[in-house]
Amino acid sequence: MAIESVDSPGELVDPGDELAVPYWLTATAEAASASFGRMVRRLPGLLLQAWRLAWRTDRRSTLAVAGFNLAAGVASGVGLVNVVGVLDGLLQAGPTPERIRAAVPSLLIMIAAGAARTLLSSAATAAQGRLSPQVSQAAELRLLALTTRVDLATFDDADWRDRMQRARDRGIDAAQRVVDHAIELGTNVVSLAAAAGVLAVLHPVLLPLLVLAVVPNFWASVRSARLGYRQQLRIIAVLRRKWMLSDLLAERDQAGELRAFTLQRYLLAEVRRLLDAATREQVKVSAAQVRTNLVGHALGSLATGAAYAALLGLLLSGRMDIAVGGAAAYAISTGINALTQVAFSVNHLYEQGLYFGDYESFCALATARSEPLDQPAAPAGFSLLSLDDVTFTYPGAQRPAVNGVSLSIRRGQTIALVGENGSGKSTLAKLLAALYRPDRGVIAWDGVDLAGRDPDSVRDQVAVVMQDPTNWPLSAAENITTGRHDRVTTQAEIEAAADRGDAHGFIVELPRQYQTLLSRHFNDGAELSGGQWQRLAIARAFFRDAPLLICDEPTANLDARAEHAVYGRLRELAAGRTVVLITHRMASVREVDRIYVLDHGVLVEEGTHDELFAAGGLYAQLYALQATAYQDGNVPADQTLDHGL
Ligand SMILES: Nc1ncnc2c1ncn2[C@@H]1O[C@H](COP(=O)(O)OP(=O)(O)OP(=O)(O)O)[C@@H](O)[C@H]1O
Repeated sequence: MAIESVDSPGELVDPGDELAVPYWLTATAEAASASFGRMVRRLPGLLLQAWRLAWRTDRRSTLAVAGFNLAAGVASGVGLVNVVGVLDGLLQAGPTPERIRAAVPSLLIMIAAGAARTLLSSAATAAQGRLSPQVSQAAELRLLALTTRVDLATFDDADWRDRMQRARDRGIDAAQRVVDHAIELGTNVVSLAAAAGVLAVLHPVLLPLLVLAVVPNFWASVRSARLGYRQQLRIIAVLRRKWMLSDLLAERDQAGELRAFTLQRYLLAEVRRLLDAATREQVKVSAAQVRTNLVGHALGSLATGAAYAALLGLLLSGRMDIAVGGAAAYAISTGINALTQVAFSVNHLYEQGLYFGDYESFCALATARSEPLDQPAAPAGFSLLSLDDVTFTYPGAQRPAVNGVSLSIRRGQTIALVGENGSGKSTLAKLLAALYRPDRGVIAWDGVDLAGRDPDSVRDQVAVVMQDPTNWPLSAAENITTGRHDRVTTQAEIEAAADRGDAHGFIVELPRQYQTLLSRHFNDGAELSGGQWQRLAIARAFFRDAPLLICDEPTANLDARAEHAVYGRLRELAAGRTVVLITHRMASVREVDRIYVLDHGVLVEEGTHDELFAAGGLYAQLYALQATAYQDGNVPADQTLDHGL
């Protein structure tokens, strides 16, 4: 069974294709299958990145981690060197008390070095405990700050959204892990250097033996991590789809419709199918990881055995002193341990580095798509708002949603955008609100092209009632004051805005009136009806008090009385302001100064109601259709045109 693609509705996805690497991950997939040499070559860059990340976040803790770990490594080396002294003392000829006395100084140094190492390691861990969460916090804040700076059109780009999801899911965590594994690697390299240094001093052949013992384990852990990473790449598309469907099954907002359409079984089957695909892939990779680890450990054990056999050979042939041999055995075991840890750290660092690379490349992309910060402000208000040949196409869309629209609106005018579903009204409204930038054409305020102006300075002068306003899980008062969150306000002003949006009446009936939390997710929260939410959105727009008010179907959910009240207040507000109204209720547009009719993104008619009605074009047809429905009594009084069509 084929189902509709989430990112591009209308396009059917073959379920069999879901484990294919999506095109936007091919570069990352290439990185995941990088050669061993390439991985090692990438290390210095990663270490530098980790250092910079840590340094930018908290210099003191970074220095503390580095300093304490280095000192702990030195202490470990001192301890190892003194093993020779201890064994030398104990194994020399003579009576036991004397042998013990000879060993005591080295033993004391060894104990002191061990204690120092423990203390220094603890201090390093404590400093790391301070540093790590801060790195993660800084990474998350950076990502969110960049995300909020990109323009709205970027959010319509499925590729961008996917990359953002990856960066949020794994990248933020990876920032902290890159630093943690870099520290781990540094710590293990210092321990290894101490062991290797001691071995090199004891006998030149011991060092290559040590390396030989660890290489197979190193190979196995690197390969296993890479298998895991590639698996992630393959199943991310499936998991995203599964998360979305699970939300639909578990969220309250959809719970009603889900039951009304008895969709539970259908969606559950789809979730099961996606989970099956993901699980199959996970099981396959996990088996491959086990095989790889097994081979690696078997080879590692053989190599370790060879190292000890060589050591025994040196002792038996008399080419190495017994005390030195004992110390070497101890140093080899410490070295193998340290080198194995180094292998894991390199491996983890490389793996997390790939995720972190996704994060960094997403941040770079978000920076490139950010709205510029240094543009001059838009003029303060306008007498004439003009559009000339304005065209806008959504990312990935085949044809423009708004195509070559030219019109002029004078300050104080109320205009209406009319047209069938999908004709481009909301898109044009968003262009007017500076939420989208035209691909072609000019939107100007008194002749000043807004393209080169700071979009926030335009938005600051626009109040929008969206088609689907956000139901902010805040108090009723805050739901209004978010319209101008930085304005110092009084309760009277909030109530005045609520009153104009026809919201005051129901707010005072809420359990805690204006302080009632509007979300059922909280214990003392309340839920509103669709129409009540819409009235709040209108109140919010009134509170914003901006020269340009854009209302995208502001009364779609309102009852007849509320609708009448809101339009009355909109007319009041229009004095000195400009109002752009989108509605399917033809009766509401009769009164406006000018009506613009859109069809497939193109402006096909414009004029007053009387002019357009007389012209007998699309507007007249739509109007007549709705009027007939009312006259026949077929359609309830609040029926919208699109229902009539
Ligand atoms: N975010 C988006 N990404 C891609 N295409 C979109 C997006 N939003 C709208 N479209 C498409 O752009 C076209 C115009 O949509 P728009 O929402 O502007 O129409 P509308 O006239 O406001 O419709 P309605 O009366 O149903 O609200 C439609 O074909 C729609 O599918």
